[in-house]
Amino acid sequence: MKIKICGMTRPEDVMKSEKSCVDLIGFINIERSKRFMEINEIKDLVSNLRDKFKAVLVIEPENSEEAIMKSKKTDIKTLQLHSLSKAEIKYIKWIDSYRKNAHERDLEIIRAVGISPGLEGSRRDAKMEEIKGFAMVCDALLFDYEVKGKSGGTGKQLPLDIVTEAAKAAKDVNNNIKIFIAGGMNAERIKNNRKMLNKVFDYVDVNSGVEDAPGIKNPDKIEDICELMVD
Ligand SMILES: O=C(O)c1ccccc1N[C@@H]1O[C@H](COP(=O)(O)O)[C@@H](O)[C@H]1O
Repeated sequence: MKIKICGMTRPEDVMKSEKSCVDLIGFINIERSKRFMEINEIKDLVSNLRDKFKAVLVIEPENSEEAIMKSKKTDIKTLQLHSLSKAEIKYIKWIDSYRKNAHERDLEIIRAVGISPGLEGSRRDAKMEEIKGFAMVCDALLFDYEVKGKSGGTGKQLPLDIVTEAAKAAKDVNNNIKIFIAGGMNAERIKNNRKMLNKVFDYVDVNSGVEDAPGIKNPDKIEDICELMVD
């Protein structure tokens, strides 16, 4: 299992994460977020990375064009989308396929999917169908706790049974899809469920679980997570 740390606002946290075990580093350009950074600020922060491919741009665009434009402006090729339909994501992939050349890497799309913890019956079935639809067009799915139709940065944890069911539904239709578990992930939760998490998920996505305050990462908490990743 790999690790993504999200919600970077300071160069020192970016550098610390890259020096540690962190595989992907997220920058949030969503206005409702307490970790919101402007596009030009994100570009500056990414310049602290030796491996620019570790950067993930977290956005909630109005349409495909906005997503493509923000990727171009930041030069970040991995997009974590908190909006857009299956058709709009397919369109981004289609446009990208015409821009390929030897020096460009394809856009990687991670679709964030919010899940309400209490979903049962037909609402649960409908969520699994939505997940299968996204799994057919995306490179990765990120499952996070949903509150009032929105997900991200809540610090709340999803029950492992529903998120495991969601991961299986996605892999059923696309065996190559990468699955991220997000929502209040921290060292304690990883330690207590390591074996199971390793089996089901490709990435664990950590945000408020390594913070002293929104956007202020704590290097010791990052180290605690990294220690759990080795052995
Ligand atoms: O972190 C935010 O403020 C945020 C706001 C809007 C969309 C996405 C956001 N962050 C993403 O949410 C996950 C989970 O956060 P947490 O661990 O529950 O605090 C985070 O990793 C980001 O991918």
